[in-house]
Amino acid sequence: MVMSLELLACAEMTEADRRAVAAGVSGAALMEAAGAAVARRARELWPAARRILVLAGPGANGGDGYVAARRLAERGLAVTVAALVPPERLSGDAAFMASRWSGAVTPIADADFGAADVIVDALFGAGLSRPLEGAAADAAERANASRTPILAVDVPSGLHGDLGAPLGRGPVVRAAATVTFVRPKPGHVLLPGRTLCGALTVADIGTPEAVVPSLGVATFRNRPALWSGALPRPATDGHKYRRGHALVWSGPEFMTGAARLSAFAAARVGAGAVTIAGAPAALRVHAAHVSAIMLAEAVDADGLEKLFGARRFASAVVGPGAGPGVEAAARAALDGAESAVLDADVFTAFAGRPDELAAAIRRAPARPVVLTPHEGEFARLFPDLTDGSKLDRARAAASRTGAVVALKGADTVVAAPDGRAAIADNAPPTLATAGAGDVLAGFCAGLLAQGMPAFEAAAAAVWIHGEAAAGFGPGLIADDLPHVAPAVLARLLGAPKDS
Ligand SMILES: NC(=O)C1=CN([C@@H]2O[C@H](COP(=O)(O)OP(=O)(O)OC[C@H]3O[C@@H](n4cnc5c(N)ncnc54)[C@H](O)[C@@H]3O)[C@@H](O)[C@H]2O)[C@@H](O)CC1
Ligand SMILES: [K+]
Repeated sequence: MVMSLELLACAEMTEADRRAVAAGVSGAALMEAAGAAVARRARELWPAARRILVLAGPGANGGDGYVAARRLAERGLAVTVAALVPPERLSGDAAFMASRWSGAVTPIADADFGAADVIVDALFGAGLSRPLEGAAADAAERANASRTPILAVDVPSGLHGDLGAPLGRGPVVRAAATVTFVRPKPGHVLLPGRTLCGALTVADIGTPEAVVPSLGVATFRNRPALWSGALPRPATDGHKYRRGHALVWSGPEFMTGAARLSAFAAARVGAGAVTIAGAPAALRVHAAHVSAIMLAEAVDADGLEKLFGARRFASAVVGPGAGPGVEAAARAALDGAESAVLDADVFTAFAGRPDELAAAIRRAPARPVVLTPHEGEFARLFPDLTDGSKLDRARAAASRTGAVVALKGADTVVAAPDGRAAIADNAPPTLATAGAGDVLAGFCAGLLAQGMPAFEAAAAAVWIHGEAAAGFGPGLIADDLPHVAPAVLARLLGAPKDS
């Protein structure tokens, strides 16, 4: 099984296959290995299954299906191929693999979906060119309705590997498990694709080792290996201000919770010092709740500018529970802090004016900026960025603003202006709770304050956020997240917490 960070877009996967063939591996050998991996997985998952129905499509995905059929029949299983097109209409390697299948082939319309113990879905691969319709759509719907476990080859048919969703309104197979090849595709990780795939495994099919690194892939799963090298490690001779001073802008007195969540989060991921800045009435509320966190008066953006003028802030958070004056405060932070995280109310303030926000960000291009919108805020800020996958939209927003964009959700995408992107798959459903976004903004700011580059800081913050929630389990409220973050960090840094 392959464990790796890269996610291959469909065009990159086609290129990987082409380069493998150019390097001397035959297409038939790749297909044989792919089909064999599917057969192995079917036997591993359902050792007691006796009757297998293989749904074979018109292209190479169908070819993999014919290989799997032969391999399973060789093991004594009763295998029927239900063909979307007659085998004589196949071409290339798929035609060759169909010619090596000597068992039963039935037109797909006549297949008995209920009579199988396992269905192998080899109708279409990740690079679908149009929605499933006609006999293919019927087959997908009958397979789903049969309640027989389905093992998908490459992707559940109908799912587009780049989008993580069907093209148009076509149906999609719901798989219990999916075997893909070489590397996962974005659609295996983005939602709803991740759910439709069931348990995903990635098979090595003999593509030479050098091929994937030669492709210049820029899309990754959000895993520690992507950013742990840039994770701040406290130095023995460290000084609190060398670990970075983070500032959090507070809203008015009845909205202070959000700023405190961000502040605690920044402190718990290791910022050397954290200051909450706001109006006196708000600071009095904060004073009743904090000890290690410092408080500084800044009635408005002018006050904030004075603070930035008086001392160095390695990062600033503006947006959580910010209330009135948030646009001016965001502009002050972009000008005055060494890095900034903009969240929540900032996106409402700049709704439909992304170019003005971009201009403010680009005034100091060397300063790292992270934007952390959820889908609703993203739609308000970028009303014209509606096309493509979540990955495409986050990338477009990053390139347009010059900021790292963390487009939040159960499949948070972090995208950098240079084109790199990471998709998270570790957030449990309990993370959808009030205030969790404020904590995420604080984690980002805390890591930025310690000098972590913006893309890595945002990706790490998202991953730590997911792990903290998963580790806490049921009953999670946002206040818990900063408290469990140190255990996650201890694991990442390889130091047992009690040593
Ligand atoms: N060398 C390679 O390229 C390898 C490819 N492999 C397999 O090949 C698959 C990709 O093969 P293909 O590119 O042939 O793709 P598919 O097997 O998905 O078939 C594409 C064909 O289906 C047609 N089509 C697309 N969408 C349709 C729709 N909605 N309704 C009806 N027809 C539709 C296309 O016009 C094309 O003729 C992968 O998923 C993987 O399973 C593996 O065998 C490993 C090696
Ligand atoms: K498939």
